[in-house]
Amino acid sequence: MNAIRVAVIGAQGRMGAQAVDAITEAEGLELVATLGSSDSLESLLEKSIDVAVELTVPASTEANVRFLVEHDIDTVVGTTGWDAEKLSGLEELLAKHADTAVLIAPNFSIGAVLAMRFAELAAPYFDSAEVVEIHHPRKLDAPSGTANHTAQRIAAARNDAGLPPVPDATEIDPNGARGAVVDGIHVHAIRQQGMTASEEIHFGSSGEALTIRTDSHSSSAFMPGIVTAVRSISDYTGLLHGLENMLDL
Ligand SMILES: NC(=O)C1=CN([C@@H]2O[C@H](COP(=O)(O)OP(=O)(O)OC[C@H]3O[C@@H](n4cnc5c(N)ncnc54)[C@H](OP(=O)(O)O)[C@@H]3O)[C@@H](O)[C@H]2O)C=CC1
Ligand SMILES: O=C(O)C1=N[C@H](C(=O)O)C[C@H](O)C1
Repeated sequence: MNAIRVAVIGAQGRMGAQAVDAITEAEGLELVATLGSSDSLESLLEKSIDVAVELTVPASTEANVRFLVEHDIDTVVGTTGWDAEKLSGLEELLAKHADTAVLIAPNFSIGAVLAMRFAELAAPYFDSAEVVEIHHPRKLDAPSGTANHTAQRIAAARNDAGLPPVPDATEIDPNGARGAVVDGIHVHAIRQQGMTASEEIHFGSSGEALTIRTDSHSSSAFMPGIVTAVRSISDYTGLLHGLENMLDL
């Protein structure tokens, strides 16, 4: 069987550089292009790319991914910054490229993917739910893509179960101490030197609490998820939001 021909976009970044190594070492994958911010995406078109891995910055990712879809290249995206409007625009574009697939993965770590699933399962059983994310201080966006995705999934599970809004008597909060609110779920972002990525999901009801925590101590946590996604994306078409869609979770 022919190797899957892979391009990494954002190849000099923290994630991109590790992805280059992981793809180079992975059986059945062939790294054929590495692009940085000063390279043109057009250079990919002569290289018969099967899968692009997009690991850049929130300001660039949408244009990059749209270019790749327009040229029918399956794409695995780790970059954050994909709000509902960008996702729905991408879905519309993918509808015109029926054989092409894009995975937008807020988090490639299996621990984080499982934590989000556990949170979704727990959500209907608790009155209160809040998300706390902790990242390195170089991170450009807050709340993290993972925290947004977690909050959205908790909110959807609560909504499906017919739960009321989370209880909260706060009337005075001039400095935003209650955090961001994503689909009715409060999300708190900490930036801490020495950290890579962690998330805690706090649930509470009368007399009890459940806390789910996931920690990624280094970017190596994200590499098996990237390799899995690159290997399997050709089995899909359209937009997949979350690695869980490839893991039967
Ligand atoms: N899904 C997941 O599991 C994970 C996702 N992330 C996300 O991945 C993204 C990247 O993170 P990280 O590697 O830490 O960030 P870095 O800042 O280390 O790397 C980003 C890289 O993208 C490059 N870049 C910027 N614009 C373009 C462009 N238009 N074309 C090509 N390359 C470009 C930058 O180049 P230059 O320096 O020259 O500008 C830089 O090398 C972030 O959104 C982060 O949140 C991070 C970890 C895990
Ligand atoms: O910027 C990071 O580092 C990370 N970004 C992703 C996010 O925003 O959720 C994934 C992981 O948390 C690391």
